[in-house]
Amino acid sequence: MQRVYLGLGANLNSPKKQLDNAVIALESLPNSEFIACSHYYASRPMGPQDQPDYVNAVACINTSLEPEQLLDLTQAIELEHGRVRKAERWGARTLDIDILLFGEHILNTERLTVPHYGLTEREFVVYPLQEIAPELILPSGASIQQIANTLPLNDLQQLPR
Ligand SMILES: CC1(C)Nc2nc(N)[nH]c(=O)c2N=C1O
Repeated sequence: MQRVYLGLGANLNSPKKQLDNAVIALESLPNSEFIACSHYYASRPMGPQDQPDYVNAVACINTSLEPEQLLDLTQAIELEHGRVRKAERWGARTLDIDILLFGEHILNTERLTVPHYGLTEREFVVYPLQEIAPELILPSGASIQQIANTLPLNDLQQLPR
């Protein structure tokens, strides 16, 4: 089994509900065990500002699925929640599920880049990840503690459960 961390994000159609539904779907993934989900965090959009604020979280599962099998399933969950893929790059979305980390794997395939390219610069990823995995060491050898300590906290708000 591999320990996988998934970034969840939504800024359309009741984003908190979208994340609730995503967690429910992740709890039923085959050959996987749901471990935890962080608090939800609200933040201004990174990138184009002409869209609503986002709600983000990081979830953790153990899985024996292969990376691309997991990607197929997370993309199916996004589509089930109305995600229209090929939407404008960095545009608003009903639900985004990003594979942030897949065990110690470093992958650069057509479909999958792991660790996720934005992992260490996005406060809406770093802080929820640190919340559920404070001792985490990334495949690069950097610790989530170090990354969080050097990342300026702009406007991230932890939402009540
Ligand atoms: C559009 C872009 C880059 N900006 C984001 N901005 C925030 N705050 N949260 C996201 O999940 C997010 N996702 C994206 O894909």
